[in-house]
Amino acid sequence: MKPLWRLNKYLYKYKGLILLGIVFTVISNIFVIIPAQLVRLAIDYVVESFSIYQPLEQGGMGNQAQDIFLKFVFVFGILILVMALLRGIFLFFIRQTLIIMSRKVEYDMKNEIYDHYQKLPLSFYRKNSTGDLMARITEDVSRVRMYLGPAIMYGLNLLILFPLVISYMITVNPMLTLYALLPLPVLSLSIYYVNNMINERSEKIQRSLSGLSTFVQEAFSGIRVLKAFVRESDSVNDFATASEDYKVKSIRLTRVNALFFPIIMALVGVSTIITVYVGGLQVISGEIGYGVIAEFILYVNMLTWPVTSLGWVTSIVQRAAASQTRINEFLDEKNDILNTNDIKATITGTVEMDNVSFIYPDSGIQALKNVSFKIKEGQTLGIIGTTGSGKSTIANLLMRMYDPNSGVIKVDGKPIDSLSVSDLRRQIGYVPQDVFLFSDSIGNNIAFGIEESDPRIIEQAAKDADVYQNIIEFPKGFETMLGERGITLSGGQKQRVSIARAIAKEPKILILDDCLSAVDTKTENVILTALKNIMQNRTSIIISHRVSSAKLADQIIVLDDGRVIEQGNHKTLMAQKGVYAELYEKQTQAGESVDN
Ligand SMILES: Nc1ncnc2c1ncn2[C@@H]1O[C@H](COP(=O)(O)OP(=O)(O)OP(=O)(O)O)[C@@H](O)[C@H]1O
Repeated sequence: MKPLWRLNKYLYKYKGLILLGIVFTVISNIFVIIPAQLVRLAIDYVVESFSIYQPLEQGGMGNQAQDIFLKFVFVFGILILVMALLRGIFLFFIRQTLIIMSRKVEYDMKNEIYDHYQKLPLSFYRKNSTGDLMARITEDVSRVRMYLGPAIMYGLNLLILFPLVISYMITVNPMLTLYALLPLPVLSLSIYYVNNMINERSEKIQRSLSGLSTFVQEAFSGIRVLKAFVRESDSVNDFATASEDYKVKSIRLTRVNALFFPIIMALVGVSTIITVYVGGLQVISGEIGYGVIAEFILYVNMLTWPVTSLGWVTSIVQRAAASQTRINEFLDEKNDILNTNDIKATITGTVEMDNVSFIYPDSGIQALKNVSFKIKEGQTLGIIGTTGSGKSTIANLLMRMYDPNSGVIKVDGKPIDSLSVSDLRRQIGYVPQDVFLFSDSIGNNIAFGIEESDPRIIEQAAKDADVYQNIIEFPKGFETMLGERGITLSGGQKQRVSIARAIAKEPKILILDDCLSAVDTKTENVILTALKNIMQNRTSIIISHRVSSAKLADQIIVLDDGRVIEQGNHKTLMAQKGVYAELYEKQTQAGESVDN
């Protein structure tokens, strides 16, 4: 239960709706009890009237007596109908307050969780799978809503109806009350166990279903590989096996589900039989009238659903508590990228790393070892190195996706952690290695980082990234939709749209992380020359495998296994005849042989 306390702030926020819900529950229950009493009165009246009817009939007043008798029965009937109608109206109001309250909290919770997710660092996303993140904001929140809505509604109903009905039953006949209620605790316990079994099996089905959807999703996204490797029949067999598992689990659930109503019916039946038997004995001994038996049968039926719901509510609350624990786990995650000072300043662009070492917290891999370099504003730094040498890690640290374990990173001479993170990121244009574009128009993708989108800026960015011509050749130009239901750009086009997105925000520091790998050297030259113009007086960092990308940089560092092994410009590095020179020779030779 303790994890659910976190929801109290929401219950407090919507206290008005809850209070109204309680009032409506009390009123609706009053309209449940009164008809039962009316039924008792009506039956007792019928029995009594019947005993005096015969003498009256013999006295010639039969017709008059019959008229009065029918009138009374008719009035009782109408009254019972009116009560049922009023009860229905108040039940509607209960749902309009309590269930609506739960929907409002669900909405608030989803927003709170999403907002918190957005604040968490990249390391959090590395530790937790996307499926898990999605499950907590959808399925877990839904389970918690079941507690806030139906569980609170039925719980309140139980708390109000029970004392009302039972105290009334006791005043009518304590002995009969005891006998009539005897089977109800058994009903509640059985429903609790059956419900737990249902939940357990439903969860297994859910897992089986999500496994099935992941399988299908992967098969469809990898359909090209699947077909190319002629694995269709294997895929069909695997699917059949996964579906079989789902079928078996569904059948097991149906078996338990089938127990739910028979158990209720059987135990209510037992209650009714006991009431009729014990009540009958009391009628024979003249302690009560026939009407009491009918009234008690109605009470037993009235209590059936609340008692059933006790078992059901308990299991909902348990599930909600488990879900809320999972939600709290993420809500308690803290952002560890903190600012010592929240300096917000326009960056001029001097970037410096001093003896920086970094170990990825999740994998324990040391990606950087004592890396040092300095670039002044307006300069270009080229970072070259083999795969896994730590190039992208430098970009990650400059963007403050992670903080280094030791050493200092400075921007404009100030330690990077003294600057406001969002302000820093806003002034950096980052083109990641693995291009990600949103399912939106090309224009909106390019304008992603700018506050006020301006078509001229978007077009200019597209021209500088050498993708303008491609875009306007699409029938819808910049309005062309990307993503699943849109068109598919080629690898090189995607990279260039991603570059356009970074330069459209006119960054003070531009980081290109191996983002020219899918374009030919001619396009690479066009883009680099354009960048040289637009990045005048601003800093560029170009990470690449290809020497051709870094060659024009003012300063080049060569990384190997997280260490800087060579540093200089193209000329000095060529003169050193080290790794860089060797790489240059190899790559230019390969380029020539391809060109030939
Ligand atoms: N998010 C991460 N979590 C854990 N380890 C990581 C992470 N990213 C990279 N690494 C590891 O850190 C090392 C350096 O990776 P990095 O991505 O910086 O290399 P890179 O030089 O950019 O390589 P490539 O040219 O192939 O992109 C690698 O051994 C890699 O496995």
